[in-house]
Parts: sequence; structure tokens; C-alpha cells
Amino acid sequence: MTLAKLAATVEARRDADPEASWTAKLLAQGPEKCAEKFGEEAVEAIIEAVKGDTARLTSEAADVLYHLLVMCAARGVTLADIEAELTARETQSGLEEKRSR
Ligand SMILES: N=c1c2ncn([C@@H]3O[C@H](COP(=O)(O)OP(=O)(O)OP(=O)(O)O)[C@@H](O)[C@H]3O)c2ncn1[C@@H]1O[C@H](COP(=O)(O)O)[C@@H](O)[C@H]1O
Repeated sequence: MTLAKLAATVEARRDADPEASWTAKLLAQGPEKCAEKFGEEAVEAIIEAVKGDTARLTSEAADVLYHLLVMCAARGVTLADIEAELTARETQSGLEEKRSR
């Protein structure tokens, strides 16, 4: 499953039945709820990263990516928007960017 395919699924679920789709259920509860859920999943991934369980970290990282897409979708931010932002940063190293602030 690519991120592009997952983002398309999230978008397609926007008008789905909240009883039949977790994505639809989350989106129906609004951007704040989506953000809260993303935060929970991020913390779970942090815990696994600190513990060093790579299988559980992989699983939690997948949850984080999915919930990031849902949170962004709730505010109308698409994967294409995020990719455009990453592309704009492509020629500048992170250290260079920090020095220029
Ligand atoms: N990638 C995911 C995905 N990752 C996590 N989740 C759901 O996110 C929910 C997280 O809820 P909880 O925090 O209660 O679960 P949890 O973190 O396991 O909770 P604890 O056991 O830790 O307390 C669970 O219901 C997971 O199934 C996901 N739900 C959907 N997707 C993708 O989205 C597609 C569409 O899903 P629906 O919208 O449900 O049709 C699916 O086909 C998948 O590709």
C-alpha cells in the first residue's frame, strides 16, 4: 500500500457511513478529534521507538502515517500539498535551513 493509495482511500471515505468506516467516523467527529487521535498514535510510536521493538514500531508507524493523513484531510490538506512542501525543501539541507532562521 503506497501513501498515495492510502490518501485516496481516506478521501474516498469522507462521505462513507461512520458505522462502516473508521475514517468516516473520525472525520465526522471533526479536526480536533482527528488531531487527538494522531497525538495518541504518535505517542504509541514514540514508546515503541524508545523500547526498541522494531515490529511494534513498524506497526505503530503505520498507524501514525494513516492518522496523519486523516488529520490533514480533516483540514483539507492533501498528500499532494505535503509532497509539494517536501519538494520545495529538496535542495536545502535541514542544517542550512536552521542557520538561515
Ligand atoms: N490504515 C488504517 C488504519 N490504521 C489504524 N486504523 C484504525 O484506527 C483505530 C485506532 O483505534 P484505537 O486507538 O481504539 O486502537 P488501538 O490504538 O489499537 O487501541 P489500543 O488497543 O492501543 O487501546 C483502529 O480501529 C484501527 O483499526 C486504521 N483504519 C484504517 N486504515 C486504512 O484505511 C482504510 C479504510 O478504512 P475504513 O475507513 O475503516 O474503511 C483501510 O482499508 C486501511 O487501509
